[in-house]
Amino acid sequence: MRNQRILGHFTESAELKQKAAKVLAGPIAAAADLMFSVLTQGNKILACGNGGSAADCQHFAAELVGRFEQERLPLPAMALTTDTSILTAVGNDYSYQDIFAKQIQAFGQPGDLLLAISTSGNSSNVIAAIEAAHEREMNIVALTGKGGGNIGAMLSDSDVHICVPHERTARIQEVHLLVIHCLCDGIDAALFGEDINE
Ligand SMILES: O=C(CO)[C@@H](O)[C@H](O)[C@H](O)[C@H](O)COP(=O)(O)O
Ligand SMILES: [Zn+2]
Repeated sequence: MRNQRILGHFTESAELKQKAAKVLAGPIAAAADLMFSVLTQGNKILACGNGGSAADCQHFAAELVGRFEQERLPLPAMALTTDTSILTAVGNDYSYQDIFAKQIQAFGQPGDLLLAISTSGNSSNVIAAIEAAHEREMNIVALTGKGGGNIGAMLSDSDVHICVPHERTARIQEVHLLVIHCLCDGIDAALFGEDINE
């Protein structure tokens, strides 16, 4: 019985990844191209999300600042989820909704990119971050699921939306991590001059 539950998780995750590969390959390639051009123009990537998505932001920033699979120069990416003094001060003095938006107002520059991660597409602090990034004339790559929620509806044509076709948070997060590794690989491939359209 317990093993059946475990097998169920593996099967559902594997089947979703196969299905998502078909619908997400185009938007992932577009996001990797956008990130490459942002980084090579001297701009940076800021990332925000809650819970497991906060961990994804940190994972992504670590792979850009450190490395993914190949040795290269450090790339400027920062998770907005890690400074507990900023998070508690803004959460306490303003509201939890403002914890990422304030940091975007502080650090975001036109031409920078916000990686916004929300499985529901409805987290209000991620929505506020996207609004702040739009005001700052930043690019946006949004990782969502469940049809994209309110975030899907507020993105502009120049933003990239990677929406996992599933309703279950855990499954969506598992695909988000795979997307993040595809983005790291796409950026590295472009930096090393490989033909990423092959
Ligand atoms: O990892 C999980 C569930 O798998 C949780 O920590 C989850 O990330 C949190 O409930 C988040 O607050 C959900 O926010 P969101 O993905 O809907 O924006
Ligand atoms: Zn989780």
